[in-house]
Order: sequence, then C-alpha cells, then structure tokens
Amino acid sequence: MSAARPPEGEGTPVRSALLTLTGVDAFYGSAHILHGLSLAVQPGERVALIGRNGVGKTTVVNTILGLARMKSGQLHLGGQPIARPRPHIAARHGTAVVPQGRRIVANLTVEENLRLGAAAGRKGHWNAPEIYKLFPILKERARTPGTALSGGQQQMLALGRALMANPDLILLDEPTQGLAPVIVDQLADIFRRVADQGTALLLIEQNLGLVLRVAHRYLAMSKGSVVAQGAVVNSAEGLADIEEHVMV
Ligand SMILES: Nc1ncnc2c1ncn2[C@@H]1O[C@H](COP(=O)(O)OP(=O)(O)OP(=O)(O)O)[C@@H](O)[C@H]1O
Repeated sequence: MSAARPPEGEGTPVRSALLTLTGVDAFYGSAHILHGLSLAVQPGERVALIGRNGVGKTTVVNTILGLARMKSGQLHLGGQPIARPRPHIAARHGTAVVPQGRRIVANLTVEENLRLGAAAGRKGHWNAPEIYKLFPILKERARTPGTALSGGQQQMLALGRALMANPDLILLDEPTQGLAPVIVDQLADIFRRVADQGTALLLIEQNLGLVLRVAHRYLAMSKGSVVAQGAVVNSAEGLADIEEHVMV
C-alpha cells in the first residue's frame, strides 16, 4: 500500500479539488526549493504532508500564500486558477492557514486575534461564539493579549482564527511543535472534530502518531517534490509505512 505511485496533481480534475498544485517550481530569491511539485486535496479529505526537515513542506504553504515565488506550474484554489497568490486571496478561495510558529499578533487580545481571521468575509458555521464553544479557555481569556497564552492555548487561538475564515480547507503547519503530549492529544481530538464537520485538512507534521490519528492519506515529499503517497492506516504497520518515507 505504501508502494510509490505517481504523485497526485497532474491529471486530477482541478475543478472539484479544493487545492491543486501542478508542476510547481518555487523559489526564495534564487534558491530553487520546489521542483515540479504536484498535489491535490479534495473536499473533506484529511491529508498529511510528510518528509524530512528541509524538503520543502513549509514552502508548499508559502507558495500558496505568495511568500515563496511560483515561477512555473499552476495553483488552483477552490477550482479557480490563482496567478498571483496572496494570503487574502487564499482565504477568499476557501483556504486558511495555521502557520508554523502560530504567529499570534502580540499587541492584540485573544478576541481581536480571532476577528482577524474573519477578514475574508466568508459566511458559515464559524463565528466567535462557536469558537468559544470549541475552546472555552479562549472565552475565559478573550481580553488577554494573545501572546500571553500558553503554547497550547496559542495553538487553539491560531486554529480558531483559521476557522473564523469559514474555510473549506485548513493548512496546518507543524501545529504540535513544542507542545506537551497531553496538549497534542487534545489537539488531535479537535482536529478530528473540525474535520468531522466537513473541513478538509492538509496536516504538515513530524509527530507520526498524530498523523495516524488525524490523516486518512499521506503525501511524502523529498527534495522539493511529492515522491509517494498512500493510505494512512492506524496500526503499527501503518506507522512503519509512513516512517519509511520520513526516513527517505
Ligand atoms: N526565506 C528563505 N530563503 C531562502 N531559503 C529558505 C527560506 N525559507 C526556507 N528556506 C530553505 O528552503 C528549504 C525548504 O525549507 P522548508 O521550511 O520548506 O522545509 P520543511 O520541509 O518545511 O522543513 P522543516 O520541517 O524544517 O520546517 C530549506 O533548505 C530551507 O533552508
């Protein structure tokens, strides 16, 4: 099941996909990081993007946000071609990001940080009261500066902010980095609850236990492209399957 297959993206129908990158080359200045990368995420999917440090996982997110320069290839969001990616354009087309390091705005309160996420103006289930139901601690601390929260609470805030955009897809970039195992467990449950409500997830994660608990499919990257994919099976064998690609 883990046998390498051609990566998804090229040849897949972009119209129905929430996110498609097709043959993407992306750069930071003259540094060529993504090499003909192709991938696709369909509505409601839970996909893990795995691979060793430095293979370009965050650069996939940065390309979608326009923070890395896409020199060739195509990006589609919500079935629409995106010629000039920008964070607000991604949000408008239904893709929200929980960035690596969370990026909570220091001089804004918890509630103000949450409201930033609603800037795209998409309607849907999620608003501040719904986020507070999901994370009661954020309601208790609504008037506290966002960066005064613990690491786990800041991660909840970053996820809440992403949900405020009422996205069809959330990109989660190493959301459990530096968090205690008990907090990681709580977040795993929350990611599953969010996915159960129909939001697709693309989870970049080094914690393979979390990948097993949250994702249904994995894409493995090496040297700036997707080199393998397969189903995620929550078992010791399933773990060995995906570990193999992180060790590539
Ligand atoms: N702003 C930048 N300018 C130049 N090179 C960069 C920049 N950001 C990242 N890189 C380089 O791009 C490559 C891919 O980095 P990226 O952060 O996408 O990898 P990653 O797979 O997400 O790894 P990690 O798990 O360490 O975050 C690395 O060699 C990194 O040093």
